[in-house]
Amino acid sequence: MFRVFERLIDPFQPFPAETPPTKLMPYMWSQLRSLGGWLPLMAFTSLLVALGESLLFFYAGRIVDLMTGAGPDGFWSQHGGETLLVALALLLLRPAVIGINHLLLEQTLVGTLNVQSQWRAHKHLLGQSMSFFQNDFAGRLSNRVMQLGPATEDSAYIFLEAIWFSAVYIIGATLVVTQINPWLALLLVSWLVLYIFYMQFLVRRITKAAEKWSDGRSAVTGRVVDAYANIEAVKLFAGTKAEETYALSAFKRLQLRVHRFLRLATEMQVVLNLLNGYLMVSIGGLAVLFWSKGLLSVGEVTAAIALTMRLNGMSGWILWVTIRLFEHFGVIREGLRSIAVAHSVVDAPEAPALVKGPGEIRFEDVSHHYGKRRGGLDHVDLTIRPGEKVGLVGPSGAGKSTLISLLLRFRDVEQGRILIDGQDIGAVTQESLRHDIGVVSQDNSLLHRSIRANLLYARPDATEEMMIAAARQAEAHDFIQGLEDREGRRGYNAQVGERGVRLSGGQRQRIAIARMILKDAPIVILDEATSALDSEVEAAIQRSLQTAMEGKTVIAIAHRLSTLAEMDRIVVMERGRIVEDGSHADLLRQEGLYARLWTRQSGGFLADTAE
Ligand SMILES: Nc1ncnc2c1ncn2[C@@H]1O[C@H](COP(=O)(O)OP(=O)(O)OP(=O)(O)O)[C@@H](O)[C@H]1O
Repeated sequence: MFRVFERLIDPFQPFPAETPPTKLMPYMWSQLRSLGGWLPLMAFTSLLVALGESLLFFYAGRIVDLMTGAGPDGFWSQHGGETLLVALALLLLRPAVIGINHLLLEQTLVGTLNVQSQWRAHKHLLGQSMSFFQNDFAGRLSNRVMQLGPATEDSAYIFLEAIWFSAVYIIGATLVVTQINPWLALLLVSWLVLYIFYMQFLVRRITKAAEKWSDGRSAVTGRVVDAYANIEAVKLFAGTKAEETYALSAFKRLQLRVHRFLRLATEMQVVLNLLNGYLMVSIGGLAVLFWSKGLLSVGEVTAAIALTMRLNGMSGWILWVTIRLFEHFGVIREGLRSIAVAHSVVDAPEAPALVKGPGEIRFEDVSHHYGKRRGGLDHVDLTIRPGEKVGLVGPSGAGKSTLISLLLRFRDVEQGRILIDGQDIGAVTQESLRHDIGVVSQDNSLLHRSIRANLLYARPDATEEMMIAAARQAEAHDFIQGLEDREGRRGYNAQVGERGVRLSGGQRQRIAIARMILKDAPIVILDEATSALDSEVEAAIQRSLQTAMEGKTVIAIAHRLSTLAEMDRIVVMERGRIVEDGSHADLLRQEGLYARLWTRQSGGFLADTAE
């Protein structure tokens, strides 16, 4: 039974690959749309439930009147059939309608929207460019994706289960009371106006207070996490006391905000009960007065009083859910600020895959200033022949990483074009482009999975033999064999921990090298690929790298110029431009920047000459 309703909608169904709407209501609609014809059915069953609820009170009054009218002797004979029908409706029909309503609301609506909104947001974010992720915190992004699910689902639920239900119920109740006596209905409407007025006033203040409370909570979390994450620095600088003071000020602010919020909550209870007092006394009092004048029957008085009692109970609940609804709206709006952002690097429609070739790379008058007027790259022309090995050198900020990130199309060039084997990389699919480029960088964070999964990430169809051969070539096989994680998994099955924290920097680098070898792409980029290795391992890896790089086009960034000895050619960059280009010997002879850097190298490191 549950399964039928759970499977009505597939939250993972294909959806248009467009940027999510930035505005709240269009966004909600984009999510609700997938519910199709079930949505009106949900609204209809909620309507039936609400109408049924208001009719209950109407019937409570009617039965009292029937009883007083017919007396104990005549009641069953005159009204037995009707009473039986109502009893059956209460026993079977009402539970059935409420059951279907809740199956639709909980199993279908909530069950779908929660995961669907998270899944779609995640899918959209995965397609974002590198610069998008560099400009935001991974933690904040994932938080927003995760919070979007419950906020979207609960908003829709509250709307159908509470707001829509209450609106129908209150309209139904007003109609029932009008039927009893229009003056009573007028009192009910006057209460309703006051109630809505107060609700509007309160919601505005309480959502602001809740937002501040949540901000305060985030500030405390930020400070607490910062202390734990940098515990080494805290201990090293005897900073425990300073950390306490730093956190305490955030805790105190948080407490202040909690108090502000709770004041409003208490105020709400008092005002609400004053309003409800007015509702019960005015309607109950007037009903009794009319009864004493013979204008109302006992049954009608009973129905009117019972209705006000129910409204008394409901009004607090409606206020709270409305507040919750507005809080959710805040969460969704905030989430959409990060999530409803158009992709900045996109494949052209019908873009073909890059056709594998010998691996010639050509930069044609390429400029990229990160949307500013300077920095980055400035009019770079560079051709790297197939199979050529080029060392990229230059002081910090010269533009080396920018050149590489443009080649990988992590960003689109602002001017000029980049060609691989004569094909503009902006016109082919990003996936096929990156498929043809193997990269080992300085920061080789690994996925929180097993060693095997990390290696095969480069080439999912590789055999076990190929994987082990690559690991051997990267001098990684031996240490992998000795690995064991907390759950006792060993060797290639051992988990590496978040971002590979359970491995040393050198071990991570060797895994990254093995991954690059396994990928066997025609173009290889080494960005300080051996910086985390000790000299002995480095020498061994340099040798295996030589073999792995045979026949491939290579660009190697190095601060330690000694690691560039095997390169065919060295390109020197400074302030976004190529300033020298030639073999090691040529460049030394030119006595330019490279020669200066070479002479300045002490202990194998390049001094920072950017300033
Ligand atoms: N994301 C960015 N947004 C704005 N400017 C940037 C960004 N990344 C780099 N730059 C600027 O572009 C210039 C080149 O930086 P790049 O990182 O390419 O230099 P690099 O030669 O790789 O330096 P390093 O050797 O220190 O890694 C610098 O002036 C830098 O400030």
